[in-house]
Amino acid sequence: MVQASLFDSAQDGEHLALTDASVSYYPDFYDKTTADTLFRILENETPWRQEQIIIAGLKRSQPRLSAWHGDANAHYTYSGLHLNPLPWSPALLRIKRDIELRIPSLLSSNFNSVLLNYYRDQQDSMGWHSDDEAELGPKPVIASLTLGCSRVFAMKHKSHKGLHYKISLVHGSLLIMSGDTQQHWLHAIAKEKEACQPRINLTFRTIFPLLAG
Ligand SMILES: O=C(O)CCC(=O)C(=O)O
Ligand SMILES: [Fe+2]
Repeated sequence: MVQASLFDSAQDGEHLALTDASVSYYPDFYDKTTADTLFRILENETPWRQEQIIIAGLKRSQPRLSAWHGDANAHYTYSGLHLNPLPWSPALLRIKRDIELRIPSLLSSNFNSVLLNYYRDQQDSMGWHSDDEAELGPKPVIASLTLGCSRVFAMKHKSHKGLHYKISLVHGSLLIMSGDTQQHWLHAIAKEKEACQPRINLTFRTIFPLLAG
């Protein structure tokens, strides 16, 4: 008899039917109790910062808090912001290991870094962008874990104006973007009208230091 593995529910992932993109969603990646615990640990342990970025030549504060952790050589630059990695914490390593155990095809991505974003309430947001910096390589694989309040993850195709998509990312869910997704699509987290409790999002990434522009 084949013994059921803890991670058999990897089949729970659904592939989103999007042109020019490869996106999978695992709504129940963590059960509520585990997700609650991880939220509390990360909320308390992370040295959250509100970074200043440059958009269209103007300096402004990001409308959320963030932190960058990873291997010592995983430096990341976007919107004029140079991020030096903070070390991995046990909670971050545990989440990375859980993702790699449950979705073994991601092992070959060799995630070496994670960007954490903290959306304090419904006013915090992330503007339209692609995660397409040179150091992420040509077809970035990004594993995005949501803890806390659900927020709408919006996507729009860069050249087919009619192609757009919205998905509510729930507490404990995992979204994987790979293939041509960053080349052809933008994504964003808009402000909400309704009151919203804090949300933490973690995006595990692979930085190739030699490709940095
Ligand atoms: O908060 C999210 O779900 C999206 C985060 C994101 O797009 C990013 O960190 O690049
Ligand atoms: Fe992104």
